[in-house]
Amino acid sequence: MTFKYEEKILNQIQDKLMVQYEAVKNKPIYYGDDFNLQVLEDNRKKREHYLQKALEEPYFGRFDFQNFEQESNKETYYIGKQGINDEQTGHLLITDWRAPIASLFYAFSGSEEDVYYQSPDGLVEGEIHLKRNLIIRNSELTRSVDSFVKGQTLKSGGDEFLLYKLGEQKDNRLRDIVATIQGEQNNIIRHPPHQAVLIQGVAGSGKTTVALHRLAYLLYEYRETLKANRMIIFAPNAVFLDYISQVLPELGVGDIKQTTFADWALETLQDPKLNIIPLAQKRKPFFEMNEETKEVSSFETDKKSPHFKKQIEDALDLLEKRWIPTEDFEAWPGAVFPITQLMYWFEHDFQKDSVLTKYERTKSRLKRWIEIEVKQFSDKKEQQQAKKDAMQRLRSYLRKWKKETPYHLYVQILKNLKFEKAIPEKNQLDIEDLAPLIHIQLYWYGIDKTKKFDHVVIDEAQDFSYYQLSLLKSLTRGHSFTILGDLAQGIHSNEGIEHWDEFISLWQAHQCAYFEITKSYRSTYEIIEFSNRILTHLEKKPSFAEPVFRSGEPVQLNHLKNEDSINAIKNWIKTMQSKEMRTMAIISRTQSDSEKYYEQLKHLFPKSALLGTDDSQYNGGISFLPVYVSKGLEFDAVLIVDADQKNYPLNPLSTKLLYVACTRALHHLTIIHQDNPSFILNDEDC
Ligand SMILES: Nc1ncnc2c1ncn2[C@@H]1O[C@H](COP(=O)(O)OP(=O)(O)OP(=O)(O)O)[C@@H](O)[C@H]1O
Repeated sequence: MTFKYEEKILNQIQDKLMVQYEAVKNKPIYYGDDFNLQVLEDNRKKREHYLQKALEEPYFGRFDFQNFEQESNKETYYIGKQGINDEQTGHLLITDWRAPIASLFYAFSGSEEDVYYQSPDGLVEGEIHLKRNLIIRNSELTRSVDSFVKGQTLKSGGDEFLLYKLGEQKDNRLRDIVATIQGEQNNIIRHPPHQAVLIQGVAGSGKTTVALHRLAYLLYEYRETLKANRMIIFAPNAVFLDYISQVLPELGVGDIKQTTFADWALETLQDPKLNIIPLAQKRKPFFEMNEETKEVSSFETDKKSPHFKKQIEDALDLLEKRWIPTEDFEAWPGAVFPITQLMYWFEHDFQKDSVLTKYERTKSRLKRWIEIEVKQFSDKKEQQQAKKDAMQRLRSYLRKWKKETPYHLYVQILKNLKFEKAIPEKNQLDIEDLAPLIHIQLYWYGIDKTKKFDHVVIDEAQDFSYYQLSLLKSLTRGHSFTILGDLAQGIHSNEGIEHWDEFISLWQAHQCAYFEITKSYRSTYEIIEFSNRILTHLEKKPSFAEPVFRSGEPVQLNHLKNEDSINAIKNWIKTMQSKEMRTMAIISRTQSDSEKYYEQLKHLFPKSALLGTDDSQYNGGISFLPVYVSKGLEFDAVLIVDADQKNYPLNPLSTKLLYVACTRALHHLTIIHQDNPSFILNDEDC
């Protein structure tokens, strides 16, 4: 009955959408040069595109709401990715998921009696009568699930639809979750942009997904002030960027730059001579060695610290003082511009300017002063000669004020600080050199204020440093950040932070909001429980993930005894293929192990791929990859190979690596070992 009714409504809405679509499609296309008409044509194309999308999947949910202030009966709202009005009546046909009233759909858990939302005219109170999820595929209604009906107790407790969605197999891209955003996620997505939002979330809690939905929300709700082309997303590597690349277009958002800190920094420095040591090359030795033998240069650690930032700042200040003139400027005998006046400009008029701007402003003011001074000569020729001589003197007066590249200034500063060992060799930079270089660039050359970011997202922020973040803060309007990560996955701890306070300290209490999410949506109950037990081996216990109750197969921990690994991997892939798993990962401890297994098995599975830090694409299917590359990704089924004690000795790095590896699995997790399994894999109850 319900299904039939919803099918009827769908047909009615689709008929109306079709009329709008045909009208837009049949408008003559504009090919001319007139800018205003080109903008109109652009808008027409966009509208045609989203009406076409809306015809395929106009909405995904419905709720019935009784507004206490209105006498009329309850109203029905259908929620979709784009809001669409009925052109004949002017009434809302489909409510945009980002609209204030749509927040009722997400925030309502079924237990509240009265609900409210913040409308532009103030708080609106009322009650929900019905909350329904609908799946429409290729314009056909395929599923209708009620998670709340007033006066009825539902057998599923309201979670049926979420569990159905989580149980689906995934392809090679992260997807939008507009149909099933949960209450706590909704709060983060809709948090106003005047505060920096920091999110500590367990593996699989939807941090990345939430951050991307937040961008779509901010662009909708604050469209007058925030622009997509002034937003930026920082993610750890190109594979990850490729993996998340579909979510924003699915949400109808384009134009947001998505990059890594290293790529952005190199682009900003605009020095073609500079190169960065590839992350794979840099991180490989770190991950391929045991922690005991690993040596992290003290300079690497220093270069990301607040202390190093202060040293660079003081050094820049000193260089500036040394290079700016300290004597009066004499244009010709008797025409003296006093240094005291110049110092006054520096301390007052130019105080907030970069060194280069100070130079340019000093030069142009002194030129103007010369223009005035030469007027004391009545003879034109004398005037011209005096001006020529004065300009010559001005050039040599300002010569000390060097126009060096940030790299040369950096080398100079490191020398002055007696950190010769920390000087990057021949323009070959480490990731830690980028923050000081950007710092120098900003101090010396400044930034065009119109290029400041409207909003910055930092994913896997536990691997970011205080220094990097503090620089981005100076490049961002207000405090408009979304910073997300998980300290338990901080496997690059030599690059990142140990505690969120390191970032929070950058803001005053009222300028930032901190959220913790512990519910995990990615994996089955069994995988989450297993992964949580791994974390008990950390001295500083993090928050454990709370599973959404989606049960699956037990985690397999297999001792190979007489079977070799190659055979075991082959059999595992075949079994998973028979279970119709679409994405599979064979995760090893090191890149060379992944290469070894891939090389021996690729003839059997020609569509499989080897993934490394410097790869830029993830195509789904079967992937062979080292654990540190798997961070941020997810797979239907995961096989962790060589989980032996010697590969994962009991220490924080191995614990976090195994935690990351296990939490990549959505539905199925198998772990194999040849000799003694790692102590970290507490196999009780599995
Ligand atoms: N409300 C939700 N409804 C449906 N799926 C969800 C929801 N929240 C998260 N997910 C799913 O959970 C998985 C994990 O999401 P995501 O990758 O954003 O988490 P994460 O916290 O960034 O993970 P990690 O830190 O482990 O990389 C994804 O498949 C995502 O689609």
